[in-house]
Amino acid sequence: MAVDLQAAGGNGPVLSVENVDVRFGGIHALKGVSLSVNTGEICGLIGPNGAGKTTLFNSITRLSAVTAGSIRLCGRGIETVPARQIIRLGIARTFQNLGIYGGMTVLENVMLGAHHVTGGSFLGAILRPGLTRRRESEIEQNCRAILDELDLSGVAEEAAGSLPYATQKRMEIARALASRPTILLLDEPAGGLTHSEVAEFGELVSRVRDHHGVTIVLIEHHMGLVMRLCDRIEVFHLGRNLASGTPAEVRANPAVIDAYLGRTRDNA
Ligand SMILES: Nc1ncnc2c1ncn2[C@@H]1O[C@H](COP(=O)(O)OP(=O)(O)OP(=O)(O)O)[C@@H](O)[C@H]1O
Repeated sequence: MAVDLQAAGGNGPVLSVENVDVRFGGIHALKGVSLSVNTGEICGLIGPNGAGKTTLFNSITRLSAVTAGSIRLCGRGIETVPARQIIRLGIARTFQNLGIYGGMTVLENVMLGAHHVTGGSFLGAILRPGLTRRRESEIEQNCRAILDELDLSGVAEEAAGSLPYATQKRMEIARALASRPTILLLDEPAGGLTHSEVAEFGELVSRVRDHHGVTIVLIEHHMGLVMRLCDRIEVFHLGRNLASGTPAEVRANPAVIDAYLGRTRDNA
């Protein structure tokens, strides 16, 4: 039940964040932050620790309340949508720390992603067992196809917790895809991966964008990956937008270089 791009306003940005403020008591974590992401783009979100990147993801997925500004998905304001409904609108997310169910199989973990969207109830399963079985079978088929695409078929029946870290990371992407998202938010997906795993992971993300037509926003500290993978990069610093542009533009931006070296233009 992801938002229909055409019905929702055609070719405008998939995600539009305007002048968003977030406060945690006395901490002003986001100060008038804006971000616009177009269909099919891979947009990188970078910035030093504490810049507000994860807080922005939390605001988009409604885990953090926005105190000012607007967040729109395909033109529709989502600032008041309950967090549990966000995935049904077409926003899927992975977290910095793996959010997997280690005792469940890989297939079961991935099917959970689909169930978040399709719902279904205990009563419905009792009253319409045939329909429920058919729906389950369709979900399983779709999830097995995603596992196949992400080279995870061979571990579909294994307990997720027993797998290498890089495989678990891939499984998280598979689970997010099972919800058929319009936009995928990846929070430090390459964290903890080895050099060669990072390269493989980058190829996977690129493939996922191409095959699923999904728009991707990626928070990442691994600069090599960000520069290779992203069409556009948005730089945050101290809760504000610092710079925006292509990887080449951002890499050459003196304000960005200063922020990463610990000086800002304001206090240099
Ligand atoms: N739930 C919270 N309560 C209080 N302060 C918070 C909370 N979440 C984030 N903050 C603060 O908001 C600021 C931005 O944090 P955030 O985690 O968004 O930064 P980040 O750019 O994602 O950093 P990192 O790259 O280290 O993950 C920090 O000062 C952080 O301590």
